[in-house]
Amino acid sequence: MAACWARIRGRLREEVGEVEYRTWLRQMTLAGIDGEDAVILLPTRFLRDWVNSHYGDRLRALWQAEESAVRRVEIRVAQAAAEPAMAGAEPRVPARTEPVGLAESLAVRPAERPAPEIRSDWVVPLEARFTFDTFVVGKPNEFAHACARRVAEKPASQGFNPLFLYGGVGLGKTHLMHAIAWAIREHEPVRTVAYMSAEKFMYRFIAALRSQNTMEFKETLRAVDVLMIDDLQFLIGKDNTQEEFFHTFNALVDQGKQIVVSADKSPSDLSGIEDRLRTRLGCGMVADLHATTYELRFSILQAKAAAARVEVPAKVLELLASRITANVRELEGALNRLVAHAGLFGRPVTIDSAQEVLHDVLRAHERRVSIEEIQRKVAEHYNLRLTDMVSARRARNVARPRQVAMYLAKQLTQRSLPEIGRRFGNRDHTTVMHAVSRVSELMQQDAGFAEDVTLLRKMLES
Ligand SMILES: Nc1ncnc2c1ncn2[C@@H]1O[C@H](COP(=O)(O)OP(=O)(O)OP(=O)(O)O)[C@@H](O)[C@H]1O
Repeated sequence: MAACWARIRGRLREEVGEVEYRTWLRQMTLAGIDGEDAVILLPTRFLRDWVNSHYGDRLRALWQAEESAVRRVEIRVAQAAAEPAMAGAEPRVPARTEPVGLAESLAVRPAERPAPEIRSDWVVPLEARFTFDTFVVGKPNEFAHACARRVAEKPASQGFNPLFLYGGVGLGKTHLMHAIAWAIREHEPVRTVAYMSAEKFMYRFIAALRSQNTMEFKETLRAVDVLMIDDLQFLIGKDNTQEEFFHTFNALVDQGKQIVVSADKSPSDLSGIEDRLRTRLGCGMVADLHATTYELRFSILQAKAAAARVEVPAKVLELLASRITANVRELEGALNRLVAHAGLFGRPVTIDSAQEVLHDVLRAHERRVSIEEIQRKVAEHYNLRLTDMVSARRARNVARPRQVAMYLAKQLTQRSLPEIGRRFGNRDHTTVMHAVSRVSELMQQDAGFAEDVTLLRKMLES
């Protein structure tokens, strides 16, 4: 029956399209077959009425095509899982609420006692944007991405259980976890996937302790097929919750269920997490999301601008990618501001508007490059000695790179012209002024030279 239901949902999804499906139909669960009726549950009356009037006939036709014994489709409102029905007065059709943010469980549970379902308030809704399609892959995240794909395709496969994703703030851990959940939901809707933050796990556990209902807590979590816990570092120092998580973890892995965990550090660096749990966490696949590179940041911005259908000049993307380096979330926020501003005033995004709209962000991310750093990089690039930057030599092959270094010092530091002059072998400020205008001129005239200077600038800024 579960397979029929999966096919019916798949057909409907194809017919109505993703947006419509997610809006109205995603929360349907099959309660069971009652005589000639297929009984479907939805969490609210509103949804029930809507689905009934808009898709009722189609659901019936699809059911009949799959299973001729089914004559009717009855759509009911699910009871809350904690209501008396769960406690004992067992209904013919087990009642449940739809787990928001979970792969819909299709399981028509064995007769005696329905396994507890995860309630919607236990989990965090999945973010629609966080799919594999929208995740931009580059060197720093390709391994983590490949592992996530692998787990999504074959949950609980040897060597990938648990999957431990770690990395700094805003580098895509949550995005990858949600992507795994969406992919499993899509391809294997019979599996239940529970995604929650470690914080939520703890609060649920405390609530269970308080209401003396830890049994339900344990049973519920142990009935899922894939358990994902985000930001595990939250459990540092919370020994009782760690202990509970340790037992849940073992029970699930023993049953061949998949665990995915994220944290800001690797298992071995998570001090404050009990040794035995750290050991368990590290014994599957550990994948690191490294800090982004300029190229990855640029590609992410390009993809996000395309998704927003807004034309953003490459120069603006370059500016953002070179300035906002630590965190993709901030990078995204800056782009969103630009896009919103452009939309609001009906003006195109330009380098000037970007500098104006984002002046606070750009100032905050001004990278403090030292003059010495500039001199070293430029000398290295043109194969000179560092001392050539401050020497009196006037040969073109030395003087031109020195001018480039002065130009970059003017662009990338807050130093005054006299100060820059002093740092370049006690030269006069007019020499620096001349260098700045000469380099700007040459950049206009010679594309190769301009490329060189731009590259140096990027290297210094990233
Ligand atoms: N490679 C990527 N491609 C596209 N978007 C990305 C990528 N990496 C991160 N993002 C985006 O950056 C934002 C932050 O990502 P996410 O929330 O997954 O970070 P996180 O590592 O879980 O952060 P935290 O440590 O704060 O929990 C999200 O909007 C996400 O879509």
